[in-house]
Amino acid sequence: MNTTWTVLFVVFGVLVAIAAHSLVSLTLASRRPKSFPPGPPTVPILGNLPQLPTTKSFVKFRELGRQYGPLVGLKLGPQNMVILNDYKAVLDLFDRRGNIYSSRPDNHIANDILFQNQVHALFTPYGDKWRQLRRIIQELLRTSAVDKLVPLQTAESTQTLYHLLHDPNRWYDHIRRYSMAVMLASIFGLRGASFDSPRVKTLWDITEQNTAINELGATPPVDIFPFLKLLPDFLSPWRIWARNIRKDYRKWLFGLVRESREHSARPDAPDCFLGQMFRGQEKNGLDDEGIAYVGSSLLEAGTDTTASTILSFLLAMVTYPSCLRKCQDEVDARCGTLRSPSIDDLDHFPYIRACMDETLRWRPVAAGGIPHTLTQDDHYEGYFFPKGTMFFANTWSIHRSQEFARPDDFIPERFLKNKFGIDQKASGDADIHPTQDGGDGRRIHYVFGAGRRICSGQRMAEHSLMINLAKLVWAFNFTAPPNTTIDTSIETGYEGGFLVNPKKFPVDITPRSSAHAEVIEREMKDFTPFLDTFGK
Ligand code: HEM
Repeated sequence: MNTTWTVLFVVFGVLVAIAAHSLVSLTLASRRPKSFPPGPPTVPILGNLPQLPTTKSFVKFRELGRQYGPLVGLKLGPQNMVILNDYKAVLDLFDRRGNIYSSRPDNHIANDILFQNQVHALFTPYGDKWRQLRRIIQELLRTSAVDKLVPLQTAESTQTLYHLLHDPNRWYDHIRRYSMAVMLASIFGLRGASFDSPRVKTLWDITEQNTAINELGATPPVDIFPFLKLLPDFLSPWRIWARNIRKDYRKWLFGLVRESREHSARPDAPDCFLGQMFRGQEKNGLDDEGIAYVGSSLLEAGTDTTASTILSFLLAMVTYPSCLRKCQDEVDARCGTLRSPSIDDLDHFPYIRACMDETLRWRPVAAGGIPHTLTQDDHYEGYFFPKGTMFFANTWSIHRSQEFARPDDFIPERFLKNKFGIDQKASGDADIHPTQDGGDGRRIHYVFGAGRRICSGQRMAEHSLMINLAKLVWAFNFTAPPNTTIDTSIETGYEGGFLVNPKKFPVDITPRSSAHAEVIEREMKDFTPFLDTFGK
């Protein structure tokens, strides 16, 4: 054998050895670790990946919970994953051991392409950068600041009634406009007057793109098999997709910041989160780009979530007309036909509040939860979780536990009569949600997550929900058109994705009387000068 052949032979041998070693390592790593929670059998290299659906995986996780118990251990290739199907484990781990259960999983697409340099609060791993962002966001969303947004939420909700009165067929867009407009105005000080305004439309497109690329299965599992990151662009269309989203996103975001700064020079311009962050730059330590991204991450966090919940409420009202009637009795007793409900009325609406809680329980928008990652090895109830294990608090299962009779039905009364009962607490207390738990640390629901990463915008979201729910039922009847069926199923009646949204369903929306219509016209007129301060 000459020297060339010997070299080729050795190189070939080394490559085969590396490949064999990688295969053996990947195969071993795809097995469930010792003392890990039970789950379905794994297959070599892929672990449980072939058994998991690419959309609405929370439904499958619930099934697995019934089979294996409240804690289900899964393997996504070498990645350890645990599904928490009951509140007790979430309370014990996310809430009580928050110092080690509060990071986020590696997310190459979000953290290395879309939002480089840890600028997005939702995706940033636990650490100093996240603490800095969280501090700034908590300051922006502190109780006194959020309460100052109520007039804006009330005015935009009135705008929605006005849109529904004049153009009921586009109800789906009007509701989505509401949440976008409130976020645009509070963060950037800018108006989103109609769903077709370029500002609102572009925003939905961008949000939808971001949601789509973050959906499980939309891109190859690059975080699970990091060698996929090394493939060239022509074999990685997902990378080009992500880069294009980043390009469009930055163009849109910095355009919005420019507009916001120009608008804020007007003498009557309202204050906004962006302005507050720019003024506090010395203290908050963010550069201009960092401030822009805090703005956009809040916008994304608050838009789809709020709109989807209001849409689910309407779906419930159409499907359960007796609940709608009870809501209407409640608002009528206090407001009559001379005015629509205002913030001061909300504490007198325990039934509507129960409907809000039941909507959040029945159709939680982040139904599978947002993953938390463990930052050091831990033991719990005889199980061992290695550092880096990813945890999902499966809200879908938690909200369907034995505590809730007939969990698939919409029954607001359960929030009046159970241990979270709000009827007695709702008598004149200024706080919209007087209690966060039923006495043992258990949260009313897990739709806002838990632990140190819990949603920062809960109070703002609940204000939006209560104001809209009360005004909508006061103003309109929502009925299923004759001979139609309403699909409330989470599997067929809802869009999948990172967040779930009801699909457009058949509904007739009619004002309850001419007196109600007149009030909407009048109140819209009253709010117009205020709304105009945010521009056109
Ligand atoms: C119905 C409306 C909303 C729902 C259901 C919702 C739900 C959630 C959930 C499930 C999380 C993840 C929690 C976890 O990891 O345990 C989250 C995080 C977050 N939410 Fe919300 N949210 C809503 C509205 C809002 C609004 C209006 C804002 C802002 C004004 C907001 C700001 C945030 C932020 C900044 C985070 C990131 C927290 C972090 O990772 O540190 N959310 N939200």
